[in-house]
Parts: sequence; C-alpha cells; structure tokens
Amino acid sequence: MVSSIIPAAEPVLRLDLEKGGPGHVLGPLALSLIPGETVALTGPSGVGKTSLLRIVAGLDGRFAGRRMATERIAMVFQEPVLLPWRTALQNLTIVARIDEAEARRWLEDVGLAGLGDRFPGMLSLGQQRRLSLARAFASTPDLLLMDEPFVSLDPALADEMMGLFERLIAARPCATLLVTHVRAEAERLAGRILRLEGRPARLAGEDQKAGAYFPLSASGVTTSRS
Ligand SMILES: Nc1ncnc2c1ncn2[C@@H]1O[C@H](COP(=O)(O)OP(=O)(O)OP(=O)(O)O)[C@@H](O)[C@H]1O
Repeated sequence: MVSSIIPAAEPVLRLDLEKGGPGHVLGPLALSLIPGETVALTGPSGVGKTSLLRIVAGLDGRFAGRRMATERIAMVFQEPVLLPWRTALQNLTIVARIDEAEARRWLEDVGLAGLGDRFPGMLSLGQQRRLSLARAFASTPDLLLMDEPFVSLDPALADEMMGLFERLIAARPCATLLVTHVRAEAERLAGRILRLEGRPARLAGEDQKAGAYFPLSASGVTTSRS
C-alpha cells in the first residue's frame, strides 16, 4: 500500500474498494463524504460495517482499492475508549492536545463540570460517552467516525446524547460517518443513509435528506492505494 498527502481538496473521504475486511467480507464499493455532511451506514449484524469503518479510519490497510482521506480523523466507539489511568481532564488534554483551561470549558460544555479529576471508571456510562464525544470534537476533526455511539443506552439517555451530538456538530461542523442499527437515529442525524448488504458486502440504496449539511473546507488529505 502506498500513502501520500495531497493538498487540501474535497471530499474529506473517497474510498474505491475492490475488496477488504476479515476474509474479504467487503466487496466492490465506492464511498465518499464531502466536508460537513453526516452519512449514516446501516446494515445487518456481521455484514462488515465496523470493518468498513476501520478501513476508512486508516486502521486496516489490508484492502484492495484506493483510499483518499483527510488526516484529521476522530473516532467514537460503542464503548468509550478512554485512558483509564488518566483523569477526565487529562483524557482531553492528552488526546485532543488542548490546554487545561480549554479542557475545563469542554467538560462544562458537555455537562461534566467539576468531574475533571475523576478517572473514567468513576464516571457513569453516560458521562463516559459525553467525555468521548467532547474528546472527539475537541480534536477538531475534518472527519468523525462513530460506531454505534448511542447503542445500549435507555431511550431518554440516547435522546440526550443525540441532542448533544447535534449541538456539538452545529457549533463545530465536520463530516461524520455514523454506523447505526437504528433507523430513527439515522433519519434524525444523517443527511444520507447508506445500507451495506450481502456477502461480499456492497452499498445498496441511498436516501438523501436535505438539511444535515454544514459546508466547510478540508485540510490535509491522505491517499493510499494497494
Ligand atoms: N478480527 C476478526 N477476525 C476475523 N473475523 C472478523 C474479525 N472481526 C470481524 N470479523 C468478521 O467479519 C465480519 C464483519 O464484522 P463487522 O464487525 O465488520 O460487522 P458489523 O456489520 O460491524 O457487525 P455488528 O453490527 O454486529 O457490529 C463478521 O462476520 C465478523 O465475524
């Protein structure tokens, strides 16, 4: 695989995949995201959504095809992947590379004021997820990848988290690829809904919705090919 950086350009992601994922679970597909849009990726369990996200993120380079992506990518996973031996404040300063004052503003912004000295294990799941979202946005990504970030929350908390995501993305727009099983979640948050189907999996059907688009320009863009 060859990687290189090309000058700023749209889109923030262009993936032309021939095959990839464990056991080539993914087949030929093309996926691109323009700056500021939110795209939902749906599909049955085991079809390859997380595998596709890992290729998009640059975490899995064992694929055939071509990937062009911004360098500024942040990820939010099903389970908040926080540094367990660092405080909430340090999770922000170290990972998002921001100073303490800014980290405290982020904690306040997501309803965690006063909890900066707690370790992740001393936070509730909802609080950990708020911290994960804050950390992702604090790193000012051009592309945010979210893998079922609202799964296994009770309906009220899921609604609150989606509201928080909407508020954060309106204030600090970035392109977002959101993996979700929940149709209502996709319809609420995404401008486009893609469905991954079959084995090897391909992208089928696309629903376009006006409105969930915040235009902005991308910074550095990386390309890779194998
Ligand atoms: N590390 C791995 N080694 C081997 N096979 C794997 C590995 N990770 C995933 N798989 C297999 O690849 C296929 C796609 O998995 P993937 O996690 O991408 O699906 P998914 O659509 O995200 O599923 P879910 O919605 O259940 O999270 C599955 O059949 C899975 O069992």
